[in-house]
Amino acid sequence: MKLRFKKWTEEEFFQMREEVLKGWPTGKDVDLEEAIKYHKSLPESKSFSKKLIDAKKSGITLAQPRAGVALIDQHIELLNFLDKEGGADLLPSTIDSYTRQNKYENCEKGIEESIKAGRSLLNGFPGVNHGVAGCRKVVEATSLPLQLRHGTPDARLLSEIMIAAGFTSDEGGGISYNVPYAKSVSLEKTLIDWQYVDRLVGWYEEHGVSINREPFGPLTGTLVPPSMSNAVGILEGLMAAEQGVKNLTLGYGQCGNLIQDVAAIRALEEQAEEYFKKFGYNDIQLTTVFHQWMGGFPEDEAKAFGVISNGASAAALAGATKVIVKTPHEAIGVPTKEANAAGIRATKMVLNLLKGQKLSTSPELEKEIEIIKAETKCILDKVYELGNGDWAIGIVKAFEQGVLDVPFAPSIYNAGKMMPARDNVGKVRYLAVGNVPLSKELVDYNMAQLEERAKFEGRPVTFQMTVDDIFAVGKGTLIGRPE
Ligand SMILES: CCC[C@H]1O[C@@H](n2cnc3c(N)ncnc32)[C@H](O)[C@@H]1O
Repeated sequence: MKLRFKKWTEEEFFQMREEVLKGWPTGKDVDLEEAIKYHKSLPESKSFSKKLIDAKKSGITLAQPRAGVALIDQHIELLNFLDKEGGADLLPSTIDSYTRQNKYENCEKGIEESIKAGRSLLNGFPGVNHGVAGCRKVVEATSLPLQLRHGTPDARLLSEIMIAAGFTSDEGGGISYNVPYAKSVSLEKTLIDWQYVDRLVGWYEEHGVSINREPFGPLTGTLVPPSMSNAVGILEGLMAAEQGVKNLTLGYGQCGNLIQDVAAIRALEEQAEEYFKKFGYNDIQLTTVFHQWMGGFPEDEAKAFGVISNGASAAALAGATKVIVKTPHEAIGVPTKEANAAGIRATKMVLNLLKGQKLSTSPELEKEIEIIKAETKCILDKVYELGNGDWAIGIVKAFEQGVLDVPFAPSIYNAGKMMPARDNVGKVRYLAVGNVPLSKELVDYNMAQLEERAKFEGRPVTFQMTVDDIFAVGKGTLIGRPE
């Protein structure tokens, strides 16, 4: 399959599909006609797409945790606990790391050992190994819409199985589940593999079943300038729309300055709508998701609740359709169900207190929206030019040249030349642009903001600011002031 920005024909899709379903024995149980019938038999209350659209219409922010354990019964118990005790509005199934690397043999062992040990020895739910029947038990035993959340460069088989089982949303994308998650998987490969997933969703849509797609907004979750994550989100949105995806949630990871975070969500939604319209995708149902702080967390649980609540309020004030919830065990590891539920309750408390409130506009907010949109436009214009009108080709070339450049990404295909740092009010700025094609005016604007911090701190604008910022929140502040 040659990479190009074009909707796959059914023949192209079904030809690759034969190979995909051979990836593990459970692939043979996927029957698309049966799956369509099953989805149509589900109550509307199980539809991710519908719940998101309703939330957007009524202007509320939904709360969704992450959660996943090895064995089906424990996973069901966990999800129902998060629903009943946590008050979750939407449910995940966070997939384990072996599945994310397509190491299904290891999952098999992990399942056996978890049964012996009586507890989960995998860090998530091994959906491929459980197969359609196993995943369907989860769908049948829970009462909220379900989404698979993972970090899988090649999620073709995983998506086939879990969507056929009745999951109605799938997270990820050819950039956002490669560059922050893999070391040496080419962009061509993951862009094609995620075109497959999007074409599968397009096939469900064409047969009357709406499946939500959610590119992974935060990327490395470490000081990613909002315009870089918004550019990636819009690109993955365009890639999905071309394959027939209709219900799309674009995401953003909290950076910490409230005005910038609200501006980022507003800019993301507005600019994505502009690009969908401009390129002829007029029937996209677009929603947004705000990820609570994705960086280092304090170990102290009371402080962790402070970070969680702060993220909840930013999501509400930004008017995001959904907020992804953290837990007070974030600094430790996979949370207990009790800690996970507590994170959701804290979040829902804040969402309820702020219901109906949105951050009103101000010169500072308008300026930040303008800056983010202008920076994003510089990046997207260049991607389009590099691809000579083909977004997919443009993405590959943009990474080769560092036009798209995600800070602290492990991928060897990521230039890693651009460096961010916070300005004196904590907004994330471009400290070194690398080859990110910002206009001179925008480069100067970023530098001027950083100079204000330098003056305040009595030190030059330096990479040390970046390092100090990376550790700051874990140490209890937003900006990494010199000691
Ligand atoms: C982008 C994903 C990182 C976040 O994903 C959480 N995460 C990972 N695996 C699980 C799991 N099995 N249950 C609950 N949360 C989980 C981490 O804590 C982190 O916040």
